Amino acid sequence: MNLANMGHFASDIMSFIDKLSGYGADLAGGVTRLLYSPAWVQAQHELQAMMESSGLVTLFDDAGNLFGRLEGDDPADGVILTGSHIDTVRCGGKYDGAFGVGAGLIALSHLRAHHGKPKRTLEVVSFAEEEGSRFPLAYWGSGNVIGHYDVFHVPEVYDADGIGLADAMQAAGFGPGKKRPAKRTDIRTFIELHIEQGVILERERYTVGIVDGIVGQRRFTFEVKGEANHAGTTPMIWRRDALAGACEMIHSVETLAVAFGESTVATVGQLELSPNISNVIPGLAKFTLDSRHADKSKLEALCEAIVTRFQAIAADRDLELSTTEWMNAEPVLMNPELTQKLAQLCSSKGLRYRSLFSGAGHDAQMMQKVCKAAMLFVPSRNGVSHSHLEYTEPEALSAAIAVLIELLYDLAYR
Ligand SMILES: NC(=O)NC(NC(N)=O)C(=O)[O-]
Ligand SMILES: [Zn+2]
Ligand SMILES: [Zn+2]
Repeated sequence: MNLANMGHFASDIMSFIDKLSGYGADLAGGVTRLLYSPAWVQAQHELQAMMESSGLVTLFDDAGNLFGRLEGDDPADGVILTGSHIDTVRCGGKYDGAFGVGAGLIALSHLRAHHGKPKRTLEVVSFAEEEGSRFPLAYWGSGNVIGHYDVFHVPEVYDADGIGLADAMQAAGFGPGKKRPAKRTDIRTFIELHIEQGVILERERYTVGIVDGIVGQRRFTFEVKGEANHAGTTPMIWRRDALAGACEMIHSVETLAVAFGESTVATVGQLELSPNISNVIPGLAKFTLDSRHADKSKLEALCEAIVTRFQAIAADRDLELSTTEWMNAEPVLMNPELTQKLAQLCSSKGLRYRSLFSGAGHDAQMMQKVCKAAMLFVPSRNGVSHSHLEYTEPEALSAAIAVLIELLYDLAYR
């Protein structure tokens, strides 16, 4: 394989992405495919059909992860896995997650067609959930595969409509004993292709990026309780305004994150008010915090500083503050042997590549706990992701797939 056929997979991947984006499509051109929603269920079944028509043996597990398998001569050797997730954020883009799943499918079907049965088993996975956007929990798909989560002990979490995770899972046709047990001990390698979701590769004109590591991430929900009361008759000094307190807290998040230095990010992305009426002082404000850093101790210090500040603000305004931390993912490094291999493949193909750290969370960070894991990024136009404006040039998608194919060939056929 050389530069001449690098564009080879462009039309395959574009038609895959177009097809999948039909499930959960919105009018703006984006996609909403929340875990276990009807659009998600349909998309997983469509994928199953695509995998089967590519000659792969398909399997769902109890959590709803979908695998397409190309068995090797010696199945006892373990599995080389590639893929990503198909859930999206609300009003997300067509490429986040979908690209990695499509790339894996195209790679396996190419390898099968051109090289036949591998020595070692190859699988492509469409993980059930990565985003943490329906329920306050993330990596439910890969988390079940590595045994971090378990469908027999589903966390008691609820979506915005009050539906529990266990009920949503059952309604979608999954759950304990419904399919194959989710936990795997036979996966040796995981390779994930993904859009960068940032501006580095595009600004510096690289075709692909090799991921060195992934930032740590902690997410919280805070509830600020004051007193709902009449907006016209309650003097300013006697109010316990939950929103006014929350605003001060949210502003302090920005100030503290900036003070912690350039690679620190912290975001309040969700806010709910009660009673949320124009002439009533808010009695309750509930908001989330997403904080990230590549250095675990810096991330801890940041979160501690934020919570301490919140407590002081609450005390000052006579508000009650409750804190729930629902995600704590440590920063991780990708497997150096695989990143080196990827670098060699990229240079032998004459691709412009660089290594970089991921500011976004990925299934690869879960998988690296149980196997060798690596990631390859492609540029995101204007650095935009989690938006209907997400876009990557088909040539870059195709080049990354060509690299994936060579890596998988190396790992499974030699
Ligand atoms: N690649 C992602 O968009 N991941 C997102 N989701 C998780 N779970 O990290 C995120 O917020 O970074
Ligand atoms: Zn993603
Ligand atoms: Zn995402």
